[in-house]
Amino acid sequence: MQADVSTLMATNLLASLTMAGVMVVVGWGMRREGLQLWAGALAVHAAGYLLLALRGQIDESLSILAGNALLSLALSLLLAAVLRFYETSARWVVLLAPPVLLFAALAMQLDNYGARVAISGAMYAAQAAAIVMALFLRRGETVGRGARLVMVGMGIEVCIMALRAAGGAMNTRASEQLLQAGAIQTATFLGTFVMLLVTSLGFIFMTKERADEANRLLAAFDALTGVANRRSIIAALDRDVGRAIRTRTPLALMMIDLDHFKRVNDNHGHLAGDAVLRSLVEVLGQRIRSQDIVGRYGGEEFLIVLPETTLLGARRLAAELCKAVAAHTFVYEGRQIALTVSIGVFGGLLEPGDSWDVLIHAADSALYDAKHAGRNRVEETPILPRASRDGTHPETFPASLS
Ligand SMILES: Nc1nc2c(ncn2[C@@H]2O[C@H](COP(=O)(O)OP(=O)(O)OP(=O)(O)O)[C@@H](O)[C@H]2O)c(=O)[nH]1
Repeated sequence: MQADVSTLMATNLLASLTMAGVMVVVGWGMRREGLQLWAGALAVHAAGYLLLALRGQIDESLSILAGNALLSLALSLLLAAVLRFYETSARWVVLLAPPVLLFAALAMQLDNYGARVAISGAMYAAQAAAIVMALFLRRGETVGRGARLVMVGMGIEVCIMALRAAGGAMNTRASEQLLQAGAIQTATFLGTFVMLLVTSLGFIFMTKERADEANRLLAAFDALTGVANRRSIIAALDRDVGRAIRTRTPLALMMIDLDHFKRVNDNHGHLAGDAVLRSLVEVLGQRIRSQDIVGRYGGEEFLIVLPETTLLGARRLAAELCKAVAAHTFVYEGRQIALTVSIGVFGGLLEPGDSWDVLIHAADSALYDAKHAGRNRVEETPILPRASRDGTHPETFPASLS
């Protein structure tokens, strides 16, 4: 298939401008994501294509040198946009080197079409490969499919430009000119068209995935301490209650509350209180198993859900946590703050119909007992208060074989 080169170039020019417009709209107000840089790169790409498409109508050297240098600059700006996305600053010298070098190399080969194709193809392939590499090296930080799309799009560009460079180097069609139809020309411009769409949509997707991830974290985790927030710890408890009933395995729950925490705020300030809450979470996190979940239930109250744990096991762990917190010295701006926690524990086997709120109520009443018994201690609720199944009168059942 050999398509009309001028039409293909006009299509690519239009595609660049359209995607640039889309990026400006999508990236409005998102300055740190690199979308503006990407839009700028596409606009420069369109300008480069315009100069190339005007071959024969404007000064030939302007079309060749400035046109190719702008295409190279566009790839540099795309790399800068990717780096900006990852909050890495691009070295402008490195980014400007390819277009300047390309300009100089092409200037020396103005009369040799084959050499020019080889040089420009090799440069574009190397620049596109640098973008793939930048994304590949940061694949661990990338949340999803957007970066893969950009890599695929740029991979297409690498292949096509390497092919073009090889064709030019072999110089088999030395008499061919830019606007002359040919298989390599068709492949170049169609491939570039696909690259423009796939990479630009991929980059937009990258920013969307990042925003989605930030929203997911905000919705699921407590902003101050980083542990599960009230909503997600209750969801986790609800899920584990269902599993414990199905599998007939014990489940334990701890409600932890800092003692006299108000005094920390009153004596050292609210920021000191915040720092203490963050440190407390670290102290707790160091001692629980990976399947246990810590969540912030309210102000200075934390819940720990302990799947497959008996009351005895939970009580032992709670006593350890109590000791660990009492032994820990919380430090804020050089000031040492001593604190203790009270812990209410529930643990045991559940029965169909048991629900998360009943378990929280049980742990909470044990915590109440711990506070009233003098704080810095663990109390337990071995019995789960249950309404009778016909709803006529409340009764209690032993919940566990601890
Ligand atoms: N710094 C800080 N303080 C908080 C936060 N959430 C709740 N608090 C404070 O935690 C304190 C809780 O006080 P109280 O409910 O009286 O409990 P307490 O002083 O710990 O006393 P006991 O629980 O009875 O031992 C209040 O001063 C709240 O303002 C928070 O996110 N940061």
